[in-house]
Amino acid sequence: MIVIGIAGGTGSGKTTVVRKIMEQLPANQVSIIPQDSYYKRAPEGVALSELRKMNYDHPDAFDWDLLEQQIKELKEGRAIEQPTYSVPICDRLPETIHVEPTNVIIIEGIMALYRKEMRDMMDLRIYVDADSDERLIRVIERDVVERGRTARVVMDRYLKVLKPMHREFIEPTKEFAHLIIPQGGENVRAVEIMKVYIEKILREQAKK
Ligand SMILES: Nc1ncnc2c1ncn2[C@@H]1O[C@H](COP(=O)(O)OP(=O)(O)O)[C@@H](O)[C@H]1O
Ligand SMILES: O=c1ccn([C@@H]2O[C@H](COP(=O)(O)O)[C@@H](O)[C@H]2O)c(=O)[nH]1
Repeated sequence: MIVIGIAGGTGSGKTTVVRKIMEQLPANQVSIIPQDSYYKRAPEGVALSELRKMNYDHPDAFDWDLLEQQIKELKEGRAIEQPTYSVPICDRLPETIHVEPTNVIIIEGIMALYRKEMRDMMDLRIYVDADSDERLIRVIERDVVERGRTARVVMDRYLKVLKPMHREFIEPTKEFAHLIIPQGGENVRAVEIMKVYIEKILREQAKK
């Protein structure tokens, strides 16, 4: 089994890279751990308007214990019940997703490379890079279309929260990456190289 971590700023193209890798490998060999699913539950009794103002780009926003525990479970060959999270309601949902251990586990999220405990569990660490102005444009498009926010709200949030948090907690994790992928989802050669690397490890493991 190999564990791959894919980090990078919001809108950098992480999800797209993961999707393209998935398309190249047999579905039953790869499981995905989206870090977004491990946001903490919303505190009880707080109105949605207040929840929306909270900082989701700080390490404290994540349930690291659950995330690390579930990665360990998969590594040890046990299935997990992965939590699900809804951005529109800023809270965890009651449903879980049953995830079986597979040969390849991909952990994808803005802070996938933030904690040493997680980095130590990874065989390959990747940072998806993109210019911050391009990321901002993509986040505006996504949040307006998919998350019902106004462009003004997205821009204010970007300047006040996302940008400083990115500088403090996300960008510095680039140094822990074995590979930095520029032009995220459109970088066909990077995805091809990853596919070849993953297949090589899977072949080696199959021989053991
Ligand atoms: N290299 C790229 N050029 C143009 N658009 C891209 C590129 N990579 C990703 N996108 C687009 O940007 C948006 C955000 O990408 P996504 O993969 O969801 O980013 P992340 O998971 O890092 O937030 C998506 O609409 C995606 O299609
Ligand atoms: O309730 C929430 C939880 C998260 N966010 C934002 O999502 C991005 C991280 O997701 P990507 O898929 O990497 O873009 C992060 O910047 C959070 O601010 C949110 O808006 N609301």
